[in-house]
Amino acid sequence: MTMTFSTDKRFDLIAVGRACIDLNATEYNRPMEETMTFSKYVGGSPANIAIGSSKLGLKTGFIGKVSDDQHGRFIQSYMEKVGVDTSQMVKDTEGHKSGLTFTEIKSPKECSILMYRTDVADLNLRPEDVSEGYIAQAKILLISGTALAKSPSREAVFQAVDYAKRQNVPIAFELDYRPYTWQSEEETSVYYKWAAEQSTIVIGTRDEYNILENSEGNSDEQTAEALLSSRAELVIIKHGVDGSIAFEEDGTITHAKAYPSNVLKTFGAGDSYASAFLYALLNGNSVREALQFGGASAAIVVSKHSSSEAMPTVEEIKALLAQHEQSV
Ligand SMILES: Nc1ncnc2c1ncn2[C@@H]1O[C@H](COP(=O)(O)OP(=O)(O)O)[C@@H](O)[C@H]1O
Ligand SMILES: O=C(O)C[C@@H](O)[C@H](O)C(=O)COP(=O)(O)O
Repeated sequence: MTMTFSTDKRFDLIAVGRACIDLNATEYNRPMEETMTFSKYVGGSPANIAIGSSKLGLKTGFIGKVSDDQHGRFIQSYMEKVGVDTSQMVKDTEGHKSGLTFTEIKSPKECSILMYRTDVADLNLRPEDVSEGYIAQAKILLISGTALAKSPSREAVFQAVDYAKRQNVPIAFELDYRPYTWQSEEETSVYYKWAAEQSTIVIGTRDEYNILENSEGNSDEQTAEALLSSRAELVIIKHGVDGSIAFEEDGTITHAKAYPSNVLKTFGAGDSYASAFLYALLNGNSVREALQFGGASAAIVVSKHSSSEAMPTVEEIKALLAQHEQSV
């Protein structure tokens, strides 16, 4: 299937949630304890998705809160530079700081992230920071699971979802599970189920759906069936190097392989995948083509050092897909 979206909107995609700082180890194959140097990038899953979408040519906006300091200014100016509208990005006036994520590259397959997220600015986004008029201008509202971890950001997302539903703006939910700011998996499950029930498109890894279900026993088919019986029309379940699967409302199931890549690190795959997948859907491509776009984008980003800065252009993705077609 192809999904249809409004044609008379100012923005293709508006993302709500965290825009933070990634500090990526510049020393490879080394544990964090021994890593002395890092490079700074904008990070945070919804910010990465907005940046990736903008680089692909989508008209993109962002709703979030950053610190009123050098880091907040860096985040805002970088996002503006790549074309993301930051008119709804507010500065924290209570001294909360933007979150930091340190990445560790022990080997191309053994990567981890270490997040400093105590009382961060993004989780202090308030319902009154969210504008219904702004959300009304989007073809898709993207929400990310981590923004539901704490109040008042949780209520700000409730508000954004309520506005999107009132304005008939479809919601895409990236599960984006980061254990750091949640109290327990049970708590996460409550909010993830709620968000999934409001969403037209749900994207997550198998592990993230296990958190949503508070159970490890379900198959992909069972997970998709449960979600598709509420508002969801499209459920994407990602399986790392084993690719991803799309389940549609009409029963169509589409499998997509991951593309071979000269992997430097594993993080950044999910966000680049989501931005390219949504780009392709918004441009009228089929679900199969969107899966291919997402997979190709992820294959490019895992071969590079960052998540946000490494987001590819349409030409780079098409070149990878063409190369792959020739080699099969
Ligand atoms: N090592 C890899 N090489 C090539 N593609 C990858 C690799 N890891 C992930 N991908 C691609 O990125 C997609 C999302 O990755 P996944 O690891 O499932 O999500 P997340 O990064 O959110 O945990 C996969 O479906 C696959 O297409
Ligand atoms: O989401 C974060 O706050 C950290 C990201 O910025 C970081 O680049 C990362 O881990 C991305 O990984 P992904 O979710 O697998 O795309």
